[in-house]
Amino acid sequence: MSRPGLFITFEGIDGAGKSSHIEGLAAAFRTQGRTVTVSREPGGTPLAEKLREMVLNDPMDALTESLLIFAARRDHLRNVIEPALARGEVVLCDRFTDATFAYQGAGRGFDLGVLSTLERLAQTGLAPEASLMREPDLTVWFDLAPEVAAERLVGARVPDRFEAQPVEFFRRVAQGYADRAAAAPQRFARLDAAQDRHRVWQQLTSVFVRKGWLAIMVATQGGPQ
Ligand SMILES: Nc1ncnc2c1ncn2[C@@H]1O[C@H](COP(=O)(O)OP(=O)(O)OP(=O)(O)O)[C@@H](O)[C@H]1O
Ligand SMILES: Cc1cn([C@H]2C[C@H](O)[C@@H](COP(=O)(O)O)O2)c(=O)[nH]c1=O
Repeated sequence: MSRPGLFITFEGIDGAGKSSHIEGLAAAFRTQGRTVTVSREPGGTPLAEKLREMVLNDPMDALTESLLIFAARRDHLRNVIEPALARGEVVLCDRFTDATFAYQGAGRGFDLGVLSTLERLAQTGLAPEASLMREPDLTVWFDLAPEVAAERLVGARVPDRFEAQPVEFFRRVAQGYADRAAAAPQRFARLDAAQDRHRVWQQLTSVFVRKGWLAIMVATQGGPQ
């Protein structure tokens, strides 16, 4: 019997620790016989990666930023996410639309109603059920205080347009994520990302074990050292 695809997204402010765990989770799914597509936003296709370079590096206003992000998202959905889900794969995506509401909406102060309209336009009509607006089956939210995230990122890499923002910007973004999680508690799983890597990994795998998506053994093995 074929298994349904799973669309799982990872969210949090810059430096919250998402990327440190996504490959480990992909390996855990593969060990249990699933085919996994790992991707990211903005990005995930040649066109969307070009748009990512612009969004992360070129000066622009919040509407332009939002339009480019949703254009990248539509291309990514059409060419990577929807085909993988149709094949029954697990799709692990580093950021998705919650990031747009958190960064462009809460962080930049851009109109949430316009973002909802763009969301519906960009994310509808791509799945076999044409009226479906694609949303994640689960969103893992790495919740971390902006001050701690900033400490983790010091010297880690050259900051892009977002990472160069002051801590007040990330306080608004963090509140944006909290608001999104409160509005869709059944979709969000919050992790305490302030804990050490091993404990974050344990929290992460526990979420998937509780859902019945991973067998219990992976909760005690693997993960970053
Ligand atoms: N639990 C942790 N405790 C301490 N440091 C951590 C932890 N998890 C990750 N880090 C470190 O924090 C930094 C940011 O981690 P990572 O790149 O995984 O975050 P991210 O959420 O993917 O960030 P971004 O979205 O900006 O790419 C890295 O230097 C990483 O080694
Ligand atoms: C999807 C998405 C992303 N962003 C921002 C958030 C990050 O600062 C960068 C992506 O960098 P990462 O190291 O890959 O996390 O882009 C955004 O502002 N809006 C979005 O929708």
